[in-house]
Amino acid sequence: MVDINKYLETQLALAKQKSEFNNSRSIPLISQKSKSVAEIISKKEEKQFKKNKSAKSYSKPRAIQPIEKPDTFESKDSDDESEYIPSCDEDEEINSQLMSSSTRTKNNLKKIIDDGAKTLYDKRIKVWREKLATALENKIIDVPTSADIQYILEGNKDFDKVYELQNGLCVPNYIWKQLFKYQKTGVKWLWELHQVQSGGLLGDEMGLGKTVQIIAFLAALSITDFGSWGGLGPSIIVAPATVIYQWVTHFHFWCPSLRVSVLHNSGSHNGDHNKLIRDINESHGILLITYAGIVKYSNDLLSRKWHYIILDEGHKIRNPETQISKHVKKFKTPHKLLITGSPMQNSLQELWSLFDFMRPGLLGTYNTFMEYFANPITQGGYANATEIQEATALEIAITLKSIITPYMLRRTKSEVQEYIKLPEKNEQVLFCALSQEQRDLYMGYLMGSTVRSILDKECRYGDPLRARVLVALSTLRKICNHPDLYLYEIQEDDAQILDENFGHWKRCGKMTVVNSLLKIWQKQGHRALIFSQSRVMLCLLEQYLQSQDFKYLKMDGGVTISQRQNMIKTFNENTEYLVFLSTTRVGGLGVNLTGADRVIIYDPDWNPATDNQAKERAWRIGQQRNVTVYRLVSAGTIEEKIYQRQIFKHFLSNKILIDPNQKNVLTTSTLQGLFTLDEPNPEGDTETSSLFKNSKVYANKGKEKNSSTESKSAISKRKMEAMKKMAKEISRRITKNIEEKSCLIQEDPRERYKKKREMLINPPKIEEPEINKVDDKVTNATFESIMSELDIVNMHTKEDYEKKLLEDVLNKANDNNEAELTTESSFANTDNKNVGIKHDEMNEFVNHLDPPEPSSSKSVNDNALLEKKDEKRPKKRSPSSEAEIESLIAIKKVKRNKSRTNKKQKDDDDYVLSKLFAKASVKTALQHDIVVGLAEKEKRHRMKEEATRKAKKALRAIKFSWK
Ligand SMILES: Nc1ncnc2c1ncn2[C@@H]1O[C@H](COP(=O)(O)OP(=O)(O)OP(=O)(O)O)[C@@H](O)[C@H]1O
Repeated sequence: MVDINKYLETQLALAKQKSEFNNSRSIPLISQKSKSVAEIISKKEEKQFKKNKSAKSYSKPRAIQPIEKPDTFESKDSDDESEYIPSCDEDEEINSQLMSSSTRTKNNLKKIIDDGAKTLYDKRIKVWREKLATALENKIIDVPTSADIQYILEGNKDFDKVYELQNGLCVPNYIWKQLFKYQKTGVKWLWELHQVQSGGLLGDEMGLGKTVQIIAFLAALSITDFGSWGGLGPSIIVAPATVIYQWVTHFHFWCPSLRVSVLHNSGSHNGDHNKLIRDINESHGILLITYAGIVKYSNDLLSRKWHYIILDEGHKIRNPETQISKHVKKFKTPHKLLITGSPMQNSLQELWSLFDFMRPGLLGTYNTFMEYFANPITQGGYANATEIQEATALEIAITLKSIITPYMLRRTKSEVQEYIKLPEKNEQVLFCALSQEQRDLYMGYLMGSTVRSILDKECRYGDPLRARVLVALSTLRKICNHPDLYLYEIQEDDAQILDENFGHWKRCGKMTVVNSLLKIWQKQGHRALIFSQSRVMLCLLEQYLQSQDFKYLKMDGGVTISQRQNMIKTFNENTEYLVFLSTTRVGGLGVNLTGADRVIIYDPDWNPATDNQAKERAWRIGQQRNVTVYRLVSAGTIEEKIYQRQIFKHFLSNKILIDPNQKNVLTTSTLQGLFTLDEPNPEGDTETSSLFKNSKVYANKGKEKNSSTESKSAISKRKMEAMKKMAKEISRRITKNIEEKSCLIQEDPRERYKKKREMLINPPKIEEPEINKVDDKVTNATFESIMSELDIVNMHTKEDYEKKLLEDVLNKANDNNEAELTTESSFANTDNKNVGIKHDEMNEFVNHLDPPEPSSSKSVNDNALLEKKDEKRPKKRSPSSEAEIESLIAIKKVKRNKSRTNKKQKDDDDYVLSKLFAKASVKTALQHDIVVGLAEKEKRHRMKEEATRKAKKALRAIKFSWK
């Protein structure tokens, strides 16, 4: 048996020699440094695999430690260990219990007080009654603390009257009149469910006031004499830690008479938790508890009868296997409500789990549902499904929708826009170029032992493959976020992280974009939320914000639960803060951050709902300004694949929740496909933008003149002109230079890379035919077959998922399946050099043009190259009023904003985009909502294009045959 690894090494060396001989610049080779790093890391990973196999325990490679200015970073007890396997907020919550006063922003924050301590409750009620009396006497009250007082102060006399619904539910007038029409419908629907003793799912889009509707309903029930509880009985609301105090505030505002207590050590209750449970149960109060708490106190809670159990952000039980799901499903009351803006996030099994809580049995058993509903719908959802699969999927989706519709109420923001009148939202996906260093490291890792061990047939059997895939994907994501998140793994001591270059923004494509965005937004007067999956990445971003003297607040698992709400309030009210930094999981759920009108989602999550929830923090009721959201994706990398999976999941969810006729444009992704680095094609399209070709946007030159930032636009234009000129000159010289040496440079870099990869995976037969045995079943295996959706869901719901997975699979693994990996251990210190003449010259030139504004030389260099390409390429469309931005490979967006009121936003966004394309390393931008919403339109359009092309060809053929 020939050693495939050795063989591939030889092939790589041969390819290298060959290419060096032809032209050293024609194929971008991986630097020695990158190869060495990849091998060291692969070796470490391999060691872990082996160690786990023998020791049956897994400890991840050393995670990054707090860097520089230690007071600003979180304690080591935090979730750094689970870096790219995001933890749920229960873990964050537990962490936060361990935290001391480490966060710079949490000092001087006032605690929100719940009604856990009876004395506090009595005191609050006394104050409320006094204020109410004052208001009724037409006296002025500085701050109305509740909705009824506010109502009276607005001149309404009927505050104590009620609005009676059919069959007797009495809703206080002061609440009813404040509800939007669709919220009134929501209250009626909840009442109907109540009467038929059924659970239900309130699935309105985020920020539409689900909390308010639930409180309005409970408030009404509390004053209505109905049923065995004589109105509202004791109730439990389970909510993520971050929003638990938001519930308290909302209850105190809308229904001050109810006693609302938090069962958590951050609550006002002291002493035995059993006493609090008993008090609340007997007084028919509301017990607020976190998801971790429901597991912890489940026995005590289950020993009593409860009227309602309500799960806020109820998608937390989407995985039927988690402890949380199992515990909440033990509650016996029929009155179970589930609130979530994202009822279906990854797969149909999640929907089953939600219904299993609030309407057990409605969707049958898990296995039956999966076999007869979930699988056919999913299979028929891929673009490469057969016609019969598609038709079956449609019929079953229609059936499923009709089954769940009575128990689920979901309204989208666009459906209720006439009531809530939300400002505009512009949401784009920016495909950012990797920095040269990132690209080099990425390629190095792809060629390294871990990835090879995944793609080689040696490892095709058994579960270790899944574990390897998981580890490799995490590593690639780190490189996309910042090279140092990856390079740190090879450091033997911490001295190097004190290096001032550590985590520097210029070394990362996406951070370069963040830098540009924040500088422009600060000038334009916008404020931003920045979300990242990773706490360590937040530390790098924090370090960057400090270096730029930007004022910010940071909220992650290290901020205690009781202080989160105050921190949010501080940001919303104090415009001095430019940025609110948060992990997607802590700041992304349930909170109102309407103080910001710009959102950056730094890294995409496997679960589209996580990113959606994050962006909805700013675009919700209460937002006065137009909102722009940028999702950053490293072009051609694993992040682009993750984004594509997001699109597919959106499609699946839309098919069940909105329109069963939805069609998809994406096919299944192969494992091999995940481990590639796709350079943009000569037209500048990345894989995703090629799929959604028909949404191209052009920067509007005319607009720049009208912009409020006219002078800056002028500078930008002048600079772009100058850069263009310079790029032209450099381009001419490079072309001449290259033409003299080789004609290979004309080749599409993506093709070049693919060829090289192909050579690694399928070595040419001529040279050693018997080795060409790489099994297509392995390399073409679908991602789904290796990593089930449940795996991915687990990744999000269990902190120690990776550890467990590794333990599981390695315990089961067959010795024979272990591939012996031969790796190099030498670490050569050859730095990756920029590409000679053009980089240096361009750099100098740009610095000369705009000395005060620091910019990434690498990104500018990249842009210079792009401009060069652009020049060579004939412009396809250039309507007089519009021109393609020079340094941009391609822009996608079709949304045209006609409204005058939105002109400023458009101008601001246009300006931002033109700056990004000119200065930073953005390759392509897609209009996100169009991509996820109109996939079918794209498909039809392409089918039409193809059909037209064929028709023309047919026409030409008959003409030709006649001659
Ligand atoms: N009828 C209303 N009158 C005044 N304010 C309202 C009304 N309905 C909702 N709001 C406000 O809108 C904001 C969003 O409401 P809420 O938090 O209840 O939304 P949600 O649907 O629960 O959001 P999420 O899904 O993100 O948790 C809150 O600040 C709330 O006070």
